[in-house]
Amino acid sequence: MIQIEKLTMHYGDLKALNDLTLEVRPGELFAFLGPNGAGKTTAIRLLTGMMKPMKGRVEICGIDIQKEPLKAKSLLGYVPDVAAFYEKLTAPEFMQFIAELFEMDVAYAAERTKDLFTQFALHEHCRQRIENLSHGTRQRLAIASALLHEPKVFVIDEPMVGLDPIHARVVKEELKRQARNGATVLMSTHLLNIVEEVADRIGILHRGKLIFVGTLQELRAEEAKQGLNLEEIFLEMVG
Ligand SMILES: Nc1ncnc2c1ncn2[C@@H]1O[C@H](COP(=O)(O)OP(=O)(O)OP(=O)(O)O)[C@@H](O)[C@H]1O
Repeated sequence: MIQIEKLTMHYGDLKALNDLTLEVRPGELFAFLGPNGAGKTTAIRLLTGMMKPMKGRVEICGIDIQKEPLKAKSLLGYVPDVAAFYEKLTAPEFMQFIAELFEMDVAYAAERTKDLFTQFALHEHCRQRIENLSHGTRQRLAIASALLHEPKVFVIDEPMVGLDPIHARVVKEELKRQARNGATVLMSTHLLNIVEEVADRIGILHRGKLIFVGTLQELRAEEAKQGLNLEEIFLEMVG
């Protein structure tokens, strides 16, 4: 469960995020949709505790991320828009490092790593240092490492960027599977077709404000009412 209350962040005069209040439930795949600069990454950085808000609060499974960051973050898997690695490590070494951070059982972590490497086609890249991996491979490794400790809440910023269609499908299926298995999943994207394919609920962000929250069916109801297609509705909303 993610509970967000009046989350606000300004950069000087720019209101990057304004009074965001939202609840994402277990078993739900929620997508922030918005054009470039809408405030998606800012919202994600605030709700994952990577940045301190000017105002507002966030609870991850009932735990305040500002007051008890370690406890809240132990329940959270987070893939940022640009993933950070220790570049000189190999992928298995990096997974081992993440397992140690989360104090996982060594044998169990090794088993999970093997399964995740199979799922995300990472076995063939095990010998290279991370600095030599392609963008798409790094993105798959970032996702695998964020899933290693089986988080209850999974947050991913622009998951499909840099992925070829084969790997994009694997990631979409994994996001849906996470939600089906009871995790709370929140993603961001600027691509309408991605939310159409995977999201249970959508939040449209525009200039730091949440201007629509609802299901795809609810968005489509607007479509019927106004005689516009989904893309036209979206463009109309973000003006
Ligand atoms: N550290 C910062 N300092 C100043 N302005 C910032 C900072 N980070 C973001 N912004 C501005 O805040 C606004 C929201 O940016 P943000 O990255 O949250 O949007 P976004 O929806 O994720 O965009 P994109 O789809 O292009 O990644 C933008 O106008 C951006 O230029």
